[in-house]
Amino acid sequence: MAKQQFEAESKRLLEMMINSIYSQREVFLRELISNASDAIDKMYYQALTDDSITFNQSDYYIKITTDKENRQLTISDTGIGMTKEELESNLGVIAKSGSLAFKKENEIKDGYDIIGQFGVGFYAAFMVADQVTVVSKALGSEEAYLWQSEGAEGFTIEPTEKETVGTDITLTIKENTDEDDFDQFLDPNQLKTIVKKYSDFIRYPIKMELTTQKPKEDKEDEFEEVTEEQTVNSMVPIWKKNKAELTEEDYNQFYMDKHYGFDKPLQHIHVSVDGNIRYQAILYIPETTPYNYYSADYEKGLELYSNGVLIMNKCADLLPDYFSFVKGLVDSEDLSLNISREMLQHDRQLKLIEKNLVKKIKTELVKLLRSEREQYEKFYDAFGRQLKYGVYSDFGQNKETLQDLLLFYSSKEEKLVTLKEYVERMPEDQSYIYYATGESNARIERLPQTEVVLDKGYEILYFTDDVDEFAIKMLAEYEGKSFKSVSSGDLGFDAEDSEEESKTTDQDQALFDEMKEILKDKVTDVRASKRLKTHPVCLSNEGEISIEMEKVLSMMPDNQNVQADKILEINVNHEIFQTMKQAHETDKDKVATYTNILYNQALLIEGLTVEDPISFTNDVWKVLK
Ligand SMILES: Nc1ncnc2c1ncn2[C@@H]1O[C@H](COP(=O)(O)OP(=O)(O)OP(=O)(O)O)[C@@H](O)[C@H]1O
Repeated sequence: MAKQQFEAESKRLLEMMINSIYSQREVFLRELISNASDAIDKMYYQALTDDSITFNQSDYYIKITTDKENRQLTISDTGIGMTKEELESNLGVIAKSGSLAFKKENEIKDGYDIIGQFGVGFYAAFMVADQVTVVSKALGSEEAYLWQSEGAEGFTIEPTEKETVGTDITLTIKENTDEDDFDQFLDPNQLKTIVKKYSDFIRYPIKMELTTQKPKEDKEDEFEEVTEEQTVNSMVPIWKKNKAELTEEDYNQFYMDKHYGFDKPLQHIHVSVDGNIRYQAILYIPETTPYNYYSADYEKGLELYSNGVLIMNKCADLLPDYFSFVKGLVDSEDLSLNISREMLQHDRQLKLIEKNLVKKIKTELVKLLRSEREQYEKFYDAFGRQLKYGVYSDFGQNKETLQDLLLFYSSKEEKLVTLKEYVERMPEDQSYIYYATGESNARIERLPQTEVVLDKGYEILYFTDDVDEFAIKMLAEYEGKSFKSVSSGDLGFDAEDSEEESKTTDQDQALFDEMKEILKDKVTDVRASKRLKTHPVCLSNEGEISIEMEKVLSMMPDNQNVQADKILEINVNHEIFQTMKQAHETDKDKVATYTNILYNQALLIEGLTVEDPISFTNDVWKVLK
């Protein structure tokens, strides 16, 4: 049976294609410039194999001109040009890529950056133009041809005049509509911005006539408008340069030019990988926290280039959340792009690159921590919280990567220390890594709960960030040592001295029972403290949820009223307790007042809010009378 060909309504197909592939209209310029660059590349390649052609770098460029009055935008190149047949087949058959065919014919693998592969980019011009004309003269040809189309209705080709080899593509830009501003594509400054955005690293000069204000030659303080030809693209990407050729200043300048931040970068990382997937990357660790960093507005990601052409402004898949502060770009010639060049066909390649980048960033941070502690602390001050979120999130699967990057303030060293440094100097009899939580270092220092641990000569890490305790709970242990809060019910050592002193009698126990009765389920128990030395009272807790965690959780929008199991600990050697003991038999009211005051004081010491401030102050007045 004879096979029938599918028929397609090419008119409709073209319209559908043009309007569905690209999410941004401005990329039409990227596509036309990429074609021009490919055409020059082909010329260069031809010169390598044909002695009769000399490739003089300065003769090869792309030029953009505008004619506002006639609404025309022209992109000219001095590339290889197209014959009549090539105009017909390359611009007359959708999805036919002359560039891909050229690459295959000439077995071009590495080293040449030919961009075209799908055979559709050219038609993007119809997103902004009512009419497109192409005047082209091919290398080795005497004639030139004019190809013309209004999009849907097909195209015409006729002979024309053109002096030099190359191609001029002229777009008659659409009229503005209520929703769309097409005039921007006739404004040289706007066009320059689009070139800088997508095509800054095209290897050949992209020239434009631009008007700028310049001081007059004879009168320095007077300005005049000067129109001159400028090369608007940077051409050689800094990441393709040899590292040895680049100075710190070059990297810093690039960071500024790219508007990665207003600060100076703390560190740069320049990677060039020639493995399974080839890529270059320049990454920066900023010095200061962006103003919206810890908010939902902040968008992480690296710029993604394919052969020097921008594909994505913020490719989030290249960075895990815990390193979301890293800025920079990745350029790879091996990406399998989808037809719009806005996405990749599969993300395996990105995953591979991400994995390598994470390793690189971590190595660089460890190096900074070891050799430039002050700089690292600056970094940690800006982004340490994010690392701790990283330990906690994703069910702790990144804790191994991150644990050695953490720093906490130490009671002993009175500065930030790593977990490794803490564990290395732990006395032999110490089994746990102790920590205390609070709003600030000053506040933690005065916590009654720290006294007995400090007396033992043990170091305490101060947790002042909301996320600290959550992260540590996820970490569970470091080098075989578990973490313990100084407020936890069991401190993990016998406080020998206080053991004897905190012995309780039956009479004491009866008083504790009564206090528990007064406080009801505000506390799970009232007992004699083994940790208090000078203070009369404190709260400790049992169970998974600590008092600090309760505080953090209560501030969350979906607060489910999670409560820590609180224990009111009483210093039985304190004179207040003696007073209460005396009142126990005779003055129930006094016991109730004292119990409530002590409980509320313990809340305040912990930085918790007093549930009923009025009755608390009434109680205090009662005692002051
Ligand atoms: N300025 C030009 N000079 C010479 N040939 C050109 C020019 N512009 C387009 N072509 C030819 O037309 C073909 C089709 O161009 P088009 O932009 O549609 O696709 P492409 O560049 O091959 O692929 P992609 O869709 O990936 O950009 C090109 O492959 C090339 O052979």
